[in-house]
Amino acid sequence: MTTALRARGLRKNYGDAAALDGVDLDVATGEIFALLGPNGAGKSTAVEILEGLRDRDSGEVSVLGTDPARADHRWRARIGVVLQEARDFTMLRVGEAVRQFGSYYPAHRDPDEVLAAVGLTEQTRTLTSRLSGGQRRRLDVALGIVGGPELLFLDEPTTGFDPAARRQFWELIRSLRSSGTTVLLTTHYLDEAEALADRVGVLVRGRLVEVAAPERLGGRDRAEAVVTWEEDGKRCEQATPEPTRFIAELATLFHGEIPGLSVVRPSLEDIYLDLIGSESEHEGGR
Ligand SMILES: Nc1ncnc2c1ncn2[C@@H]1O[C@H](COP(=O)(O)OP(=O)(O)OP(=O)(O)O)[C@@H](O)[C@H]1O
Repeated sequence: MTTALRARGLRKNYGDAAALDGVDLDVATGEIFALLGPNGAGKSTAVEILEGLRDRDSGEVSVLGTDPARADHRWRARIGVVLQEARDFTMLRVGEAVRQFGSYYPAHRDPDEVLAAVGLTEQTRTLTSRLSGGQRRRLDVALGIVGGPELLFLDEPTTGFDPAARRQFWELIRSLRSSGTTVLLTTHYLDEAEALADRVGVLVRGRLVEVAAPERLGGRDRAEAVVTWEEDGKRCEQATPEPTRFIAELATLFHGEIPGLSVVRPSLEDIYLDLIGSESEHEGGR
């Protein structure tokens, strides 16, 4: 396994306040890593330092084998960036913006293929200033990938996307992974993290409090399941660490099909909210 990105002891202060308070992070080549955390946790600060767009106060950082604070244009051509704030291309048409942006990169992708991948083919001749919010965000994604990056940074990429556009975007990111692209993503959508990420990291007040696969975060894979069913016209509920065994016993009582059966485990959102809630209590108690 090779490492695309490595940070050790990453710190950043704004005045007296620590936005990043000693972050260690590893992202493997070809991995999709999602950085989660509440507003103000430090996600954009971390991502912008890794992109070489912001200075750090201390810590070691290596991105594609180079310190982003000392990187040159050759390194920059190997990464793709979708910032939280949209770039300003008001005078250009959509197709022109993608073509122009692609021309800065030696290994750029076919602009028409990129427009199709983000679902903007019909808007090729539209002025960028006339796009809707969600279409504007799709253009940002197109500009981030047109250079054919080895490593793609996506800061809240699907804000404003309608549900169909979000699914289409997920397919696009999966196809990038299949072609070996590494992706570091920040998102507030837990379903997005679950659908895309190989691993997620939870940042709270500038500290990475847990890193795990989405299905294992916060002991989720060991959490009790809640089994519900109907009996004598009433809803019954049982929390159990062994739902298979419990349902097998229930099935013998019912001699077959169990009415209204469902088995629910905590969602990634449940686990995430528990994690950041307990971290805040911990901080409050200091
Ligand atoms: N340029 C700046 N000057 C001063 N403080 C800043 C600056 N940029 C960010 N901060 C502060 O640093 C902290 C981390 O901000 P950051 O934008 O990295 O958080 P975030 O996790 O990306 O939040 P969000 O989910 O809201 O985008 C916040 O308290 C923010 O107010």
